[in-house]
Amino acid sequence: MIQQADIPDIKNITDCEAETLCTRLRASLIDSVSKTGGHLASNLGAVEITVALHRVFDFTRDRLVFDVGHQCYTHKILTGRADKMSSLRTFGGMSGFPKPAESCCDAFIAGHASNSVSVATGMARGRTLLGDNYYVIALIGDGALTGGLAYEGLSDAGNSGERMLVILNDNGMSITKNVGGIAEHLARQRLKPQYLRFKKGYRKVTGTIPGGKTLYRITHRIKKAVKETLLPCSFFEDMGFTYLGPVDGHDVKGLTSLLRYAKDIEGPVLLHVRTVKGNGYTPAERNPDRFHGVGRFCVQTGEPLSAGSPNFSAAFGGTLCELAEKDSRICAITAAMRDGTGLGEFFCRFPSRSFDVGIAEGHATAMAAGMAKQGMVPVFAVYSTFLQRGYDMLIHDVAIQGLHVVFAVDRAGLVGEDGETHHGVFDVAFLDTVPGMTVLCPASFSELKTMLAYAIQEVQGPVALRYPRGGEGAYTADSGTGPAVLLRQGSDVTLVGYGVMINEVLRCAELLQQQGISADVVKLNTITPIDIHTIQNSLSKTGRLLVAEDVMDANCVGRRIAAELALAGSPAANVALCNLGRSFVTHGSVAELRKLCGLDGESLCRKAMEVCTRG
Ligand SMILES: Cc1ncc(C[n+]2csc(CCOP(=O)(O)OP(=O)(O)O)c2C)c(N)n1
Ligand SMILES: CC(=O)[C@@H](O)[C@H](O)COP(=O)(O)O
Ligand SMILES: [Mg+2]
Repeated sequence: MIQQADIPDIKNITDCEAETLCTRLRASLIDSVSKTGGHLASNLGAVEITVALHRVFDFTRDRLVFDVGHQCYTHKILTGRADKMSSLRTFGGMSGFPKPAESCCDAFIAGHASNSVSVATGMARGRTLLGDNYYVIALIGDGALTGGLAYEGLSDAGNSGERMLVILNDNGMSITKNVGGIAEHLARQRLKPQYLRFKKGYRKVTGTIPGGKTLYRITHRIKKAVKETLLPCSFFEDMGFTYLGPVDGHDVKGLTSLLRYAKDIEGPVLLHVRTVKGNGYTPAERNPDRFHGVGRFCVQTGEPLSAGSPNFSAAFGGTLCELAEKDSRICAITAAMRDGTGLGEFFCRFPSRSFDVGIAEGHATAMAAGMAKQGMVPVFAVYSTFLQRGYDMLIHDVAIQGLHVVFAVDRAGLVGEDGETHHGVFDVAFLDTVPGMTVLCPASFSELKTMLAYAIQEVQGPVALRYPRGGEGAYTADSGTGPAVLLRQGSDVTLVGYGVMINEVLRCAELLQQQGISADVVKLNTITPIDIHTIQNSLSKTGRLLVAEDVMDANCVGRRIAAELALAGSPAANVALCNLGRSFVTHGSVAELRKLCGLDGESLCRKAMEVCTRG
C-alpha cells in the first residue's frame, strides 16, 4: 500500500515518473479497498485524470468539485491522506467522499449526483466577484450527466463566460451500463486528433510571435463563426463551452498537456475524457457494476471474502416479481439503482415493464404519475436519500391528483459507511407532509411481502414502504397490515417503535424487565397516518412514553404522537423522544452509529429508566 512518504513532489515529476506513480496508485487502491471495502471501479478509472490534475493545478487554491465524489480516493492519497486509506469509511476514520473538514484540498462535500457543475459555477462566480483568480474544475461522470440538474448547471455555466473547466469522465457506465439519449450521444462523439493537435500547435506558435495573441483571438473568433454556421457543433459547444475531446483518460502525459492548454483558455471549457471503469484490475474491468461498491475481497480472484446475506432489497424484488406475474399493471422504475434496489430479477423477467431512467429521481416520480394516471401501477424503487430529489414531483404530480404510485423506499434510516449524504433520515418527515400519503414500515422480510401486496392492491393514492439497508433483526414475525400492534404488555412505560428499530425497542424492554420495570411495546406498521388510539390505550395504563426512531427530530413520529396526545387532551406525564436530533450523522457501522446517537437497546433502556424515575 502506498504510504505518504512514497508520494513524490507531483508538480515536478516527469511524464515517465507520472506513469509510474499511476501504476503504484492503482495497485495501492486495489490492495487497500480489498481490505476496507468501498468504491473501487470508479476510483481505478479516475487515477490518471486525478494525477494529471494535481500536476497542473494547486488544490490548496484551485477548487476541484467532485460529482458524487465516490472517485476521490486518488485525490485523497495525493493530498496527505495516503496513510488514512486503511481507515476508509470506518467510524472516526476517513470518509469515502470529499470532506472539507478533512482537508483544505477538498473543495466541497459530495455524495448525490449531478450537482458538481452548479457548485463549480457558483465557486467561479464567487471567485470573480471577489477579485480572486484561482481555477475551478468540476469532475463529472457520464452517469451523473443523466441527471437533469447537470443540464441546469451546464446551460448556465456555458453562458457564464466564467473561466472554469468541466471534465466529463465518460466510461459508458453508471453503476450498471449507462442509459438514455445522452449516453448514446456521448458514444457517437469521435476524437479529431489531427484537429486537436493543430489547435494546440497553432496556439503554441501564436503564443511565441509578436502580436500572436491578437492573431489567435481573431482567428479563434473566425473559426467559431465558421464552425457555428457551417460545421456541426457538439452539444457542449452549443451550450457555450470550448469542447476538447474525447481523449484517452488513461494517458497521463496527454492529459497533463491538455490540462495545461485548457487552463489558459478564456471562458468555460469542457474536456471529454474516455476511461475504463475498473481500469487495470481485470475482475473490475469485467464486472464494473459488481465492483462499483464492494465489500472486502480477495485480490487474486476478485471474489468477496464474506458471503452476501438475505436483505430487504432482495425480498422486495422477489415479491414484486410474484405480484407482477399476476398483475400486468405493475411496472418497476429505478433511477440508476437497479441492482441496489433488488430489481435485477424483475428487469430480466418483465423487460417491457422495467424502466431505468438514469440518475433522474424527479423525472422518475413524474413519469410514475403519468403511468398511474393512465392506469398502470408504477412501483418506484429508490433509496430514501435519493427520493429527496423527487419531493416536489411527489406533491405536484402524484399527490394533488391522488394517484396510486408505490414508492419502495430502500436504505431508510441510518445506512452506515456512506455517512451524512446517504442516511435515509428525512423521508419520515417529508412524506408525512404530503396530503393523502400512506407510509408503511415493514420490520421483517415477511412484513415487507405482506405490506407490498397491501400497498399495491388495497391502498388508494400515493403509498410508500420504507425499509433499511441490509437484513432483518431478531424480529421476524409478520404483524399484518393493521396500523399498530402491541408486541409486549407491561404497566410502567409505553415504548413505541417501527421498522427494524423495533429490535432495539424490544431489546430495551428486555433490559427493563431485568430491572423490574415492565413495558408495553407498541409497534407501528403505519407511521402516516398514525393510529393514536393504541398508544392512548397503553398510556392510560402507564402514563409514560418513549418513542425510538433513527430519523431526524423534525416532524418525527415521536413529535407527532406527543402533539396528537396533547391535542386530544391526554398528554403523557413523561415523554422521551429518542431520535437523531437535528445534526447530520457521520459514517461508520449502523451499530456504532446507533450507539453514538443513543438508539441502541442499552441506551434506550437508560432513557426509559430516567422517564420512569421522573415520576
Ligand atoms: C441523486 C443520486 N442518485 C443516485 C446515486 C447513486 N449513484 C452513485 S454513483 C452512481 C453512478 C455514477 O456514474 P458516473 O457519474 O458515470 O460515475 P462512475 O461511477 O462511472 O465513475 C449512482 C447512480 C447518487 N449518488 N445520487
Ligand atoms: C456512491 C453512491 O451513491 C452509491 O454507490 C451508494 O454508495 C450505494 O449504496 P449501497 O452500498 O447502500 O447500495
Ligand atoms: Mg460513468
